[in-house]
Amino acid sequence: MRKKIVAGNWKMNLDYNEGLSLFSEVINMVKDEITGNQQAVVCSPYIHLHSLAQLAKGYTKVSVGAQNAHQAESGAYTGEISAKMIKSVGAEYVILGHSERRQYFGEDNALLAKKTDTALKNGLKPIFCIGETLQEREANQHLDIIKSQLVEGVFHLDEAQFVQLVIAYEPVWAIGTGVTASSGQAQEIHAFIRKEIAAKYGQAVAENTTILYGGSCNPKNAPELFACADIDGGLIGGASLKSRDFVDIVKVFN
Ligand SMILES: O=C(CO)COP(=O)(O)O
Repeated sequence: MRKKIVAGNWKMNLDYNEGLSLFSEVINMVKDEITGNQQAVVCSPYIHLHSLAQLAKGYTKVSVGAQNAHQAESGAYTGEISAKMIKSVGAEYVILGHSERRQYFGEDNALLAKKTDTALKNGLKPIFCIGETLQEREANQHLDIIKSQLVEGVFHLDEAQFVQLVIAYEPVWAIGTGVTASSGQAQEIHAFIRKEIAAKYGQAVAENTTILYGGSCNPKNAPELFACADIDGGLIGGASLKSRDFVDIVKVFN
């Protein structure tokens, strides 16, 4: 049975104290309300990570992650943060390949392949994001795009490495727009992703890979999305900034 995960991506929001308050609320709600085996992951800005990891100690259903990591182990890269640093403060996950990183920071599949290698080497679990733009969907290129993101970004990994990954399908047109993919659209792509994983790594690996949906996911639409056979949870932006909404989405798997 593959792991069900609901991950919050705070993006560039919340100062230090705001982040700590929100996380404390999340922990308390998860402790009291989560009855299943699902995992809540909070991916915060770097400045919060150490404190959040300390607060999460002893709460096995809550983990902490970063939103990016550099591809190099260390060195003269002013302003950057390495995977080893992230690991050293107690984070377990790192989002890689988010469409905002691809769009605004020029991250391409080749760079993301390197970032994935470095993250894995340092014991972080990448939440690897893929997804097409509206233009690509309208041109009926979405399956090709998603396949190339997988092939060029993560299919160089061996099986032992690949099983550390979580995949997140985030159609760019659904991120922060209020327009979510229909459950049918999302399920179609998730099934496609799982089929590609099966073709590369075999059925057993594919069956055990957690594939998240992201893009305008909220407590209202999450139940229908998460009921789909190949959707194993969500990567949540806006709704993860409200403790009640985020935990209500985590609770879908109760
Ligand atoms: O980008 C996302 C999560 O990584 C999704 O953001 P929204 O939930 O705000 O659409």
